[in-house]
Order: sequence, then structure tokens, then C-alpha cells
Amino acid sequence: MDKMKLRRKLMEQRACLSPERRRANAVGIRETLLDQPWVQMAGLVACYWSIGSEPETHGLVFALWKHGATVMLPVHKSDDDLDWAVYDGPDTLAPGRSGIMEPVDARRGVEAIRTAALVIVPALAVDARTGVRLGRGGGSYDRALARVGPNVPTVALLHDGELIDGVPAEPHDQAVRYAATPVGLTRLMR
Ligand SMILES: Nc1nc2c(c(=O)[nH]1)N(C=O)[C@@H](CNc1ccc(C(=O)N[C@@H](CCC(=O)O)C(=O)O)cc1)CN2
Ligand SMILES: Nc1ncnc2c1ncn2[C@@H]1O[C@H](COP(=O)(O)OP(=O)(O)OP(=O)(O)O)[C@@H](O)[C@H]1O
Repeated sequence: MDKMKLRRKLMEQRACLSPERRRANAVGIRETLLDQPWVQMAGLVACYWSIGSEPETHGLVFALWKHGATVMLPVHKSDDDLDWAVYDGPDTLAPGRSGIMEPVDARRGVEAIRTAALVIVPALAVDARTGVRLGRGGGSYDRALARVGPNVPTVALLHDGELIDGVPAEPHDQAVRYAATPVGLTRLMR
């Protein structure tokens, strides 16, 4: 299946999730992540502020921040690349270019993701064999993940049924090292 068709199918699948299911998924993913020592120990975390039917991250971002981590969120640039700015509590966000909430804090630059100890990303699906992720199609995270070093855990958050076989891969597509779903964490590639 080509990327466009697969994106449409996955979006339709997400649209069918009930509010209860979404809430339960968010709690499952958050608890799975917060149980990992390498998540608890990460001082600087790059995460995202979820919208629509994406696996919800608002509680996760809040919990990481409460536990003392510095959490950076993406700032969507006009060329679709991602700048980064620091979350400092629920009152420090304002809608950005694509309508998604972004920190009002100073922009740290597109290279700031290099300094993160943990990178949590959105995805519509991840290939269970290769870790290749399918995003919205702007190539934003392909660029951002290309800057992340080989020893930094990268985690895509997914609903059940989104860790699949046969995600189409192009040379620029970046893989993630873990997928977190409501049923648990899967280590990919090795
Ligand atoms: N939560 C979140 N933040 C993110 C991303 C993402 O995928 N999810 N991005 C990843 O690259 C960047 C923003 N890129 C975006 C690209 C396209 C659309 C978009 O097509 N929005 C739809 C509404 C989608 C919905 O409600 O689910 C629209 O405007 O019609 C949004 C963000 C940075 N921040
Ligand atoms: N490093 C890069 N620099 C510039 N453009 C890029 C880069 N990587 C990918 N792109 C472009 O981004 C576009 C979208 O790519 P693709 O369909 O793989 O997005 P995606 O990975 O699903 O989405 P996203 O990364 O935004 O979540 C492609 O046209 C590709 O050429």
C-alpha cells in the first residue's frame, strides 16, 4: 500500500476510537514509559503536544515536567523543519503555525534535539521489523530524527494495531528504536 493510502486508512481507524479508549490508551502509554528507568533518568526529553486522535501526551508531558525533567516541544517552522522550545507548565503554551500548542519560551534551534536524552515522537504507524515510522508527510521528523545520535532512545507512541508490517520506506525515512503502545513497549531493530 502506498504512503497516502496507508495514512488515510490509519487516520480512519483512529477516528473510530472512542473517547474512553483514547483516555485508556493515554494512561497505558504514560505508565509504560514512566516505569522505564531510562525514561525516569532522562534530564532533557523531546516530546510532542498531541492533537486530535494522536496518542495523547498532555499527561505524559506534565508528569515528566513534574518529575523534574526539562521537556522540549516542537515548533513547526514554515519550511516544515522543527525548532524546539521548553515547556514550563500548562500556562506556557500558545497555538503555533499548524494550530498545535507550542511553548512560548525562546526557540532553541533545530539542532537542539541533538542534546535530548530521550526523544518521543508522533507516528501513524511503525514497521514492526525495521522501526521505520510513517508520519503526516511533511518530513519534519525525518529531518529531526536524522540529528539524533545512535545511543539516544527514540520512541514512537501508537494505538493498538499501528505496529505493523510493510510500512513503505524511502531512503530518507528514519526509524525509531522503540514503539510504545497501550499494551507495552517494543524494542525495534535488534
Ligand atoms: N502533535 C503533533 N505535533 C507536531 C507534529 C505532529 O505530527 N503531531 N508534527 C509532525 O510533523 C509537526 C507539525 N506538523 C503538522 C503537519 C500537518 C498537520 C495537519 O495536517 N493537520 C491537520 C489536522 C490533523 C488532526 O486533527 O489530526 C489539518 O490541519 O487539517 C499538522 C501538523 C510538529 N508538531
Ligand atoms: N532531510 C530532509 N530534508 C528535506 N526534506 C526532507 C528530508 N527528509 C524528508 N524530506 C521530505 O519530506 C517529505 C515527506 O516525507 P515522508 O512522506 O516520508 O514524511 P513522514 O516521515 O511520513 O512525515 P513526518 O516526518 O513529517 O512525520 C518528502 O517529500 C521528503 O522529500
